[in-house]
Amino acid sequence: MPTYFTSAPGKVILFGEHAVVYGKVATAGSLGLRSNTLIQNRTDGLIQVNLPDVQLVSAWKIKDIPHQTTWEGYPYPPSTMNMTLLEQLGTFVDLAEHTNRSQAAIALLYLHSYLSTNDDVDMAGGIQGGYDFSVRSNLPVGAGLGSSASYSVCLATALLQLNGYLSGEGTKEDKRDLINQWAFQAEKVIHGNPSGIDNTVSTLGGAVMFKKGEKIEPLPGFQSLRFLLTNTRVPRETQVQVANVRKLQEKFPSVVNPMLDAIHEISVSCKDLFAQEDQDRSHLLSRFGELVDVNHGLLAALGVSHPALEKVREISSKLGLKSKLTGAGGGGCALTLIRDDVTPETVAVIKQLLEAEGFQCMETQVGGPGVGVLTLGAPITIAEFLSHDRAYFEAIQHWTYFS
Ligand SMILES: Nc1ncnc2c1ncn2[C@@H]1O[C@H](COP(=O)(O)OP(=O)(O)OP(=O)(O)O)[C@@H](O)[C@H]1O
Ligand SMILES: C[C@@](O)(CCO)CC(=O)[O-]
Ligand SMILES: [Mg+2]
Repeated sequence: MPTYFTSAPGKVILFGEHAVVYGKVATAGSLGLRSNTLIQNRTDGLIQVNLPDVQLVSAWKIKDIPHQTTWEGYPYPPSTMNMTLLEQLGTFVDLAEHTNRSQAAIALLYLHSYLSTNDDVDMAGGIQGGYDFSVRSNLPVGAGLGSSASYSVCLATALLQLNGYLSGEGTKEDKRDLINQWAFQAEKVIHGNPSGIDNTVSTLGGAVMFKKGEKIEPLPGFQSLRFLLTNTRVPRETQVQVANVRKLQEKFPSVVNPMLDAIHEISVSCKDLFAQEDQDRSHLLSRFGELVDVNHGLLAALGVSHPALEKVREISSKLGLKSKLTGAGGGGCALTLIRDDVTPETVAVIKQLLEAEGFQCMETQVGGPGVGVLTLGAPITIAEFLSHDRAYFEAIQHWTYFS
């Protein structure tokens, strides 16, 4: 019986978070930090789930799981969420509301209930199928680096692969579109009302300009930029931050809408900056830094900054560097632009100052590959899977990427 690994990156949003939910353009790239997944069939009718990053270890009997019985649109998901099924699954998993664990579990079961074909009923009326499902991530959970999207893309790919939806004749583009559409469903379970930028970047990899419902445009040049990512470790939920901005927008549309338009223009200006040929690189980086500053100011005015994020800005600006929050804000991560003229000594100093505040600094590559799948020759135990470190998955040569 086949055993599969799937792997998908986190993301960093350069410009345009929140505004992208309202149909504005945002720019983002994939991160070197990834989630890795194991999925393999069982024969005892159980889903054995192990998600150590959200402290969830559980086994569910497939025959007890609320199921989507009629759906004509295979292999694509329905355009609207099945709220009845979501409610039933919420009751079924019976974990406290709005915890990391319950959102991850419900997303898994929601996709399972549409995609799982390994649930044959045996002579005694029992279900023989089932599978092991385990995810291990190198991304901080709930910190603005797209941990939910990377989980969602891994989950969608794992279930699609196990159930044979990715092995047919279709093109790479068709397969990644299918993955992205199901990952978006999982993001909806976790976030409520996502724009789709996070799952799209995690599926495709690279660096892109994203606008809801429009063709994704690559953003050349972005890969040459260096960033320092700082996790303030202040917990927050994307769903809550997005809902808070919505409340403000509904209360003061004439104030908030021009701010969202201004954020849109920042992404457009970023694209224009990269499009200018023969321009001086130090000029490009200095203009880019100014856009970082303006975008953060607008996000702060939308109410999604946090004193810890302002501390990152204060420390970096003392050393002449520009920072902004990235992702949904309210805590989580900030990105700092490291211009080419910034010395290693300055980077060491800023890291030291940030870490002295209790923050975690990460230098990571941006713009790497999107989702990948690997078929293993023999089954492995969940414990074996979890014992592998990040370097193990990075060293594997035979991933099939969809980007
Ligand atoms: N490794 C993981 N294992 C299981 N569930 C995960 C994992 N990583 C993320 N999740 C799910 O995603 C949720 C966090 O999503 P959230 O969108 O709030 O943060 P984020 O994706 O890290 O930040 P942002 O959306 O701003 O980039 C968790 O509550 C959990 O349900
Ligand atoms: C805050 C937000 O714009 C980005 C979260 O990474 C939400 C979304 O686009 O779904
Ligand atoms: Mg998220």
